[in-house]
Amino acid sequence: MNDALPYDAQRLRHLAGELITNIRELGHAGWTPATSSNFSMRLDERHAAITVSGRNKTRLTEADIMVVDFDGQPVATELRPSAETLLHTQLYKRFPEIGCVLHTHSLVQTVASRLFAPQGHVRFEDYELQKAFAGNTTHDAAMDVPVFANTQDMQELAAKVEDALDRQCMWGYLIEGHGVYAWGRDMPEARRHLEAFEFLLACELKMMELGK
Ligand SMILES: CSCCC(=O)C(=O)COP(=O)(O)O
Ligand SMILES: [Zn+2]
Repeated sequence: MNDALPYDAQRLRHLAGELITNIRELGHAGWTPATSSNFSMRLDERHAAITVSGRNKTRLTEADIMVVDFDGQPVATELRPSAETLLHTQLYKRFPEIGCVLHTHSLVQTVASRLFAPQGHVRFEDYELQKAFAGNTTHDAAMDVPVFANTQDMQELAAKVEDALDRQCMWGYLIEGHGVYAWGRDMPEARRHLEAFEFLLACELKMMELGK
């Protein structure tokens, strides 16, 4: 631990490497257009490593990862954290077991978020891939993923997410006309959840296209 910093700088470098590798892959898949999307990992019980606001996610370097506390305030840096930092830190604050939060803006996620916004959720039912979500052992149970109205007021959005978390177990949600938030215990689990959301949303869009 560096005495000048309130977190472990070596662990931060390690997390930054894991974040950068994964974010570049998601960027090259076309899920982070036009500097959109943001990503974080838990650094310790009070801090998270998160992407700096407005950076091109396909070309990230260590300089594009910074530290915030769980109130979303920058720590030991003048850099500006993601505009959506609060949506990450609320999860770390509430669930000690969450280690990684991923937010992307793929075409499928964005279109689905608009189509399903009127009913306030997307229902996944009878898909084997529902078992990709931690704790789901069957395709049999319906799974409702919330869709929240978009807003630039992160406090308001975070409050709606808190309400939903009070009512149901969830590994992610959509924001209308915006994209998806997914999380997990670590990067591999959060990636698995994010990829499952992408695939299942694409299935739902295809079913609608086919009139099913
Ligand atoms: C140009 S995308 C608009 C903001 C957004 O939705 C996003 O995911 C990226 O914001 P950030 O501040 O994290 O770069
Ligand atoms: Zn966004």
